[in-house]
Amino acid sequence: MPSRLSDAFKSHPVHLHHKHLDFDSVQELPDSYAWTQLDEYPSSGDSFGSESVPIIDLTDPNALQLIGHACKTWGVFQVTHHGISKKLFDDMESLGRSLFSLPVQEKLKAARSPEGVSGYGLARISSFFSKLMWSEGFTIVGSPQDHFCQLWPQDYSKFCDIIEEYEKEMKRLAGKLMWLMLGSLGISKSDIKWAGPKGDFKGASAALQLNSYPTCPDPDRAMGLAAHTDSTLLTILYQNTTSGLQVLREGTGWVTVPPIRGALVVNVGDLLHILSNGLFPSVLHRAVVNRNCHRLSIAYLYGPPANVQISPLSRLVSRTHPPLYRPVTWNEYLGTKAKHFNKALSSVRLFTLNGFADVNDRNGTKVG
Ligand SMILES: C=C1C[C@]23C[C@@]1(O)CC[C@H]2[C@@]12CCC[C@@](C)(C(=O)O1)[C@H]2[C@@H]3C(=O)O
Ligand SMILES: O=C(O)CCC(=O)C(=O)O
Ligand SMILES: [Fe+2]
Repeated sequence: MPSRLSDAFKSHPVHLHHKHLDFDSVQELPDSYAWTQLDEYPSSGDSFGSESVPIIDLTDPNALQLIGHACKTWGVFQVTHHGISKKLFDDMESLGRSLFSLPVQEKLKAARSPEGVSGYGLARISSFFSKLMWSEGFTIVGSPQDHFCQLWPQDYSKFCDIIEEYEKEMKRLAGKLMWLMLGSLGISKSDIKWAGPKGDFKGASAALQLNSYPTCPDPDRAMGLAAHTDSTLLTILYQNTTSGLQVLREGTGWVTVPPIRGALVVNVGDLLHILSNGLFPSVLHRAVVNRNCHRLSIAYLYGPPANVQISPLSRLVSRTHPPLYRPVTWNEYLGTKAKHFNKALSSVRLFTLNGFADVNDRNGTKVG
């Protein structure tokens, strides 16, 4: 049994045909990037109307109730007044810019290996699609030092410090959000042993994912990051001022999550969906691209200690609400996701309702 998150893909290597494009040199969308099935659901565009993702001020005395409602109805919300400085986001943005603007050959010195988690490469889910995504990514689990030494032999230590600081702040915020989300369901510190004696989730695991979406000559036919749910408890996403993130809202279609200065997007992941015994949906989301503005996003993918069994919380299980999922560790689940992608959640489900096991089953795996 792999015991660290960095070992999660050892038994499920992902062989991505290493087709790395120099995006800046392309005038026309290559056929290998032209998606044919993009309009299955309508897009509601930039919405600040009734169908918009909730925005919650973390200092609001009603934050717990507001977060609980957002998690039940949307599975995603934006959070303001979270206490993280603008300077840290600026530092992360310049790190991201500095990384993705390196020549392809330089970036490939820090390429992710098929069995590995960390490094530069195409989105891990690319192997499920016949078309390529208009994006590149860099994943960090544990120390980025070895990869950063390859990329910036002179400047690596200042970039390592920025990552360390960002991860520290994200971990603190993720712990706080966890208790607000779970608190809204009546769950308290004594209900989750793996949160540790102080309830600070000290042993939690996490990955940091930097996503870059270059400007695209034909954005209506391209896909930045295909529709997926995250395999996490929760994900905290920073996006620069360029929009692109969309969430699927039942009955409405794709809803854009507009970038709001200083706000972070928080979404429920598959493991929190399991823990909440289905009360919180893990939201299906994707990133679209545009013609004029480069987009950068930074996802903090937060989960339990890699080998802790996650199952519906006993307080949320009763005769009328039987456990919907079997126990699964994060490492095991990541392996399942690497194998089954959007069918991973239903593969750990104990029984089905209404003929559908999970929201993803309606979406299936697309070929592009
Ligand atoms: C811990 C992880 C979750 C993730 C796979 C990873 O090992 C690190 C990258 C994460 C990410 C980010 C983009 C979308 C996603 C589906 C992918 O391909 O890589 C997620 C993975 C996930 O949540 O399953
Ligand atoms: O770039 C975005 O807005 C989405 C990124 C994302 O979904 C992820 O990294 O898991
Ligand atoms: Fe995601």
